[in-house]
Amino acid sequence: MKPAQEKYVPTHPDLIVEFAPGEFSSSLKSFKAFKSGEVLAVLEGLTASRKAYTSVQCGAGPEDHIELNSDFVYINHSCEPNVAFDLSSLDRSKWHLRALKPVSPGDTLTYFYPSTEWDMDQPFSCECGAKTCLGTIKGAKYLLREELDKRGYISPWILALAEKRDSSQKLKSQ
Ligand SMILES: C[S@@+](CC[C@H](N)C(=O)[O-])C[C@H]1O[C@@H](n2cnc3c(N)ncnc32)[C@H](O)[C@@H]1O
Repeated sequence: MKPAQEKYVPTHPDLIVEFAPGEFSSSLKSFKAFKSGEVLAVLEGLTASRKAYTSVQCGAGPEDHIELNSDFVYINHSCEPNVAFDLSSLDRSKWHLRALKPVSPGDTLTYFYPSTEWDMDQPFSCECGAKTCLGTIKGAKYLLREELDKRGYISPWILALAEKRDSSQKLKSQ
């Protein structure tokens, strides 16, 4: 679920949704500088959900998805992201959004969707404009391990699923 533009109240200080015409054209901007590695926020108000274009995968299983229930749902994908969702801790109260590189006031926040998503509900043609743009974004399942390794942070379940895929492909080819 996405917070709607009508009666919009930001859910996090220093961050604001930039609403744009079109169903999927809005984004989340920071007013504040963050250092690389700095935690922008601990994730609160999460709920379990089915896989959807708004959900974030939080484990290897098909049922492991959460809804963010905050402005963070407006963080777009980039192939060269500036933040990452780190949901790797067994203690869910430690799940957070972290800067992968310095964020300046006015920067749009982006994360690498395949860092959490194995097989996405809603693939799209990426408009991030980065040099290393991968084109169609469908999830980590469709990406080579070396492509994943370039993106700053990849969730442990995605690395484990990629490892499993690659070793079964290797066995088949022997
Ligand atoms: C959870 S929404 C993110 C917020 C979205 N921009 C909005 O206004 O609702 C995810 C959707 O945004 C769009 N999106 C996100 N990153 C994109 C990108 N780099 N290029 C094109 N579309 C993108 C896609 O339609 C994707 O399914």
